[in-house]
Parts: sequence; structure tokens; C-alpha cells
Amino acid sequence: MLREVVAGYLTATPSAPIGVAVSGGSDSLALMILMRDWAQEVGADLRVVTVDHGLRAEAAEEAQYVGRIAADLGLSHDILRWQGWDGTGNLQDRARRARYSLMTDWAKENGIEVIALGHTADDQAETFLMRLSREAGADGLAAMQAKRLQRGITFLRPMLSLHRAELQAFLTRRDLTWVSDPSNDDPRYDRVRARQALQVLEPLGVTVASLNQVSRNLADIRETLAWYTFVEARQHVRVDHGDIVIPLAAYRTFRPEISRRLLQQALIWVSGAEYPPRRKGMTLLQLSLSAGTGMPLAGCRVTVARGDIRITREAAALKDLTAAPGEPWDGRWRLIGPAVPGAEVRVTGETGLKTCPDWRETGLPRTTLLAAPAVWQGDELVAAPLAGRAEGWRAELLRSDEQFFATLLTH
Ligand SMILES: Nc1ncnc2c1ncn2[C@@H]1O[C@H](COP(=O)(O)OP(=O)(O)OP(=O)(O)O)[C@@H](O)[C@H]1O
Repeated sequence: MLREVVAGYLTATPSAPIGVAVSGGSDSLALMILMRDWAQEVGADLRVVTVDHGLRAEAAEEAQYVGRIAADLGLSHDILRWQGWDGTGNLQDRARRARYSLMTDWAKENGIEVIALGHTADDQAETFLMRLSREAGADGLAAMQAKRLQRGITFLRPMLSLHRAELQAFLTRRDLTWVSDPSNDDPRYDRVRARQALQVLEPLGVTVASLNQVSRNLADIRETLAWYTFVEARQHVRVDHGDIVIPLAAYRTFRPEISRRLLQQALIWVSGAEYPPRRKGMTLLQLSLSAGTGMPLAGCRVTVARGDIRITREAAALKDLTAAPGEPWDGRWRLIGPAVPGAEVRVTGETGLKTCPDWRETGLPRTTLLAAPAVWQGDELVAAPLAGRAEGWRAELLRSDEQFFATLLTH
């Protein structure tokens, strides 16, 4: 039964090896066993991975414990070590990001396109409660996706409908013990407090199952909102030299939730950021646009001019960014031209634009050109093709306009 639930998310005969991320906790250990049974049946090549964050003395031992069980099951196992914490930021968050990035690199090196994770219905319910305290909207409260493409790798969560207790019973039946992270009982962590709160809420009928249903309802709402944002964007929005342009007249007809989503995706798309700006910043931006003025936000400048809202990259955010000619710059542009010794691509900026007398003839706004790429040789501007000084160079945009519209549906 458990195996059928998991197998339901997997391709019958996968052509590439499949990864499974196992921390040693009960959920992911059960996942490894269920997937091994499935892999044997369909002849899939399963690869196990554990990230050792190096944060607890027992972590290395736990990773080896996973390795031993994997070996007993005839599975290959890799341990990835994180040594990157510089003492800044929120440790939990940094460790989590590092884990995803290490696993993504590992997958790419091994030709793995899919990694399965052991999130359960309990994780979903706990996350829901934690997000309530952060005043989340439909997006924050919506159920985790069972399948999500991130940085070129598909992350699968085939156990979202299963409960931790049934997975633990399954392991116990197989005489297997799992690793218990001591932080799982430490009330300093939000997740632990959320778990305790669930017990208190139970008499109200607020249970793991009901919270999962609510989060699925919200996922449907999220999808519907995404669809309407896409429809409005298709009808009114255009992409101009990597900027997103929204006619003010159309913007004024959008419901606030639709304009917020549109602006949020535009900011992410233009800046290349991994995460959306905070809600507070988005609210300020919406207020500012209602008053007919723009503002800088999240590495972008939002301007209002000639009846258009324009989301452009912020030049100041690019001042230290360099790339070799022909290489991607800011993940968006590539400059191609004749060989120039010592040439490098940097932002045009005020200094560069001063040397481009014809920039007005390009029809592009000044803010856009300030943040555009240029070719420099030391302090000398060699070329700024977008600002009317081509000198044999051309600027190639690395993302198609279509990609922007597509992100409105998937985020
Ligand atoms: N150290 C680890 N090594 C390998 N896989 C891990 C590790 N930690 C977590 N995972 C994987 O991620 C799943 C979820 O774990 P956990 O709930 O602790 O992560 P989280 O960071 O809270 O979740 P999310 O990634 O959604 O934020 C596990 O079931 C397992 O598949």
C-alpha cells in the first residue's frame, strides 16, 4: 500500500538514475526502502545521498548509518559535506539552502534528473501552522508541490499523503531504527512548537489531515490566481530589452492580488533573484504605483513614465559585476564582438552613458541604459551596443520573452 503511493509518483521505466535524499530520520529512511522495492521491480538505478551539514558531532555517524542501510539494500550512497557556514544569517535557512545546492550539483554530476524527498503530511501541517505566524497569503499557505522543477532538477515528494506514524510503524515492522535529531524535541525551534500545537488543536478538529486539506484548497486558489495573472499579462504586458512593461491604464484595472503577483514575478525575472521580495516591500511598491510613482526594490527600479510602469534592473546593484566578453553577464546578457585585449563586460552606469551621445535615439529609457552591459578596457568604454555605441559589438538577451510569461504559470 505505502509502496503503491510512492510508486504512483514515479515513471514506470526511468531512463536516468533517480536520487533519493535520506537524512536518516524515519521519513526519508522509509522512503529509501519503499523506493528500493519499486526500483527493483522496474529495474531503476537508485542513488542515495546524505548531506552532512557538519553542525552536530553525531552528523557524520548518522550519514554513515544511512550508508550501511543503503549498502544492505544494495544501493549506492554518497555523503556530501557542507563546510560553508560563515557564521552569518539564519543557520537553519543557510543549511537548508546549502543542502539543496549540494544535492543539485551532485545530481547534475551524476546524470540524475529527479531527486525524491521524504516530506510527509505531518511536515505539511507543521509548515502550515508555522506560516500562519508569518501572516502568509495563499502562496505561503498552499500545499507543497509533489513535483517541482528547481534549477534544472525535479524534486519529488511522493509521501505527502502519508503520515509519519505509519512510516515509523513500517520501519518498526522491518526491525529498523532511525536517527532522532535532538533538535526535534527542542522547543526553541518553530517546527517543534508547531508539532506540540497540533496536539492542542486536535480537540477542535484541526488535525494533520484537515490542515493538509486546507493547504490543498489553497494550492488550487494559488493556481487559479496564477492563471488569471498569466491571462492579464498576455493581454497587456510586454517585454522590452529584458524590461517588463505594464501599461498604467491596464494596471489600474487589475485586482491588487493580481498586480502583486505580476510585479513580484517581474522583479524576480528581471533581477534573477531566487526568492520574492518581502510582502512589506511589495505593499509599499503597490502603494507607490497607486500614487503614480515608482521606487527601487529588490535589485530593480520600478519607474512610471509615458503611461507605462517599467521594471528595469538597478544599475547600482551591478556595480561590481564583471564577465568576460561572450560570457553571460547578470544571467541575462552576452556581449559579442571583436577581440579587444583586456576587455571586460561591466555595467554602463553614469560614467559610461556620458560617452554615448546618441543614447536618446535608441528610444530606451535612461534607467534601462544605465543598467545595460558595456565593454570596458580599464576605465575606457569600448562599446555599449544598447546605448547606441555598437563599435562592432552586439548584445544578446539570454532569456526569451516567452519565458517570462511561462514563469507566471509555474510560480
Ligand atoms: N541532511 C540531509 N541529507 C539528505 N536529505 C535530507 C537531509 N535533510 C533533509 N533531507 C531531505 O529533505 C526531506 C525534508 O526534511 P526536513 O523536513 O528536515 O527539511 P526542511 O528543510 O524542513 O524541508 P524543506 O526542504 O521543505 O524546507 C527529508 O525527508 C529528506 O528527504
